[in-house]
Amino acid sequence: MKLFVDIGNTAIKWANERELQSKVVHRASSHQIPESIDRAWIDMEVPSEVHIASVRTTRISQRLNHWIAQHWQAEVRFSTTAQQELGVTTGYTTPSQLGVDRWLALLAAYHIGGGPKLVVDCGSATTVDGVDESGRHLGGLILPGLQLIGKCLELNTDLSFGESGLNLNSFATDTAAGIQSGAMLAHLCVVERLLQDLEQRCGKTAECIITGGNADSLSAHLSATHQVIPDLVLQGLALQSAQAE
Ligand SMILES: Nc1ncnc2c1ncn2[C@@H]1O[C@H](COP(=O)(O)OP(=O)(O)OP(=O)(O)O)[C@@H](O)[C@H]1O
Ligand SMILES: CC(C)(CO)[C@@H](O)C(=O)NCCC(=O)O
Ligand SMILES: [K+]
Repeated sequence: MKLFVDIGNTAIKWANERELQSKVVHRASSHQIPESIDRAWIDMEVPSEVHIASVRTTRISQRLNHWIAQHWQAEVRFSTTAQQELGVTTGYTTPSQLGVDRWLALLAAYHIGGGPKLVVDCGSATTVDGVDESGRHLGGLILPGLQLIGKCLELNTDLSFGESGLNLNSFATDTAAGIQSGAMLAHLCVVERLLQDLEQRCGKTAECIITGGNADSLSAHLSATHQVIPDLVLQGLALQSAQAE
């Protein structure tokens, strides 16, 4: 049994092959690995292979690796970005610089079939990547995620504000709403603009796919046609691991 693991800046998400097929994904904080996963992983069906995508430091990967070695006799593989893989060619000048989560999401999105794809990953950071019909990754953008925009303001100004509802209001009438609506509208404008640019570059309609912990929030406000696929990075890991066999 293969276990797929996605370590992001906020959360660690995992699913085994069977769970991934039935869309079951587990989640814990990525700040205290391995303590944060210890309880859930102790009772898990023992995997024979563990495929890991991490955008965190090697120290965090080593701690997870150590936990696995102590508990299981599993083969551990850390996923990396490639120049070309599964029909997709990176647009990055230095392929290894592209986050492995972005690469895996692109691989999975491209394999859904059809025309050009805009892949939006709304996590701690938000990334937006374009891939054309022939599998050529055009490149993409990185912005602070929906919550991080507020945190950046809190850290670098003397502003203090609480939570606000998720209502989008272009002319907000309190601080929290102004910041949250600003963050959401910035996201919406970037996605809509990149979708337009991608369609113009490809000369045809592109499909927008949204993933990440904040996918549903963005989806609720995005008027462009799109689909939400919460486990896109794990699906990319599954594709990559199948190819390696
Ligand atoms: N069950 C949940 N627990 C905590 N946060 C959640 C949950 N569901 C959605 N979220 C949202 O997900 C966001 C984090 O997204 P995600 O899970 O994609 O994180 P991440 O893996 O750290 O992101 P990144 O890959 O950018 O580092 C949080 O800011 C939070 O708003
Ligand atoms: C941008 C994040 C943090 C999003 O999770 C990740 O993909 C990453 O660390 N990327 C490396 C930089 C890049 O993709 O250009
Ligand atoms: K991510």
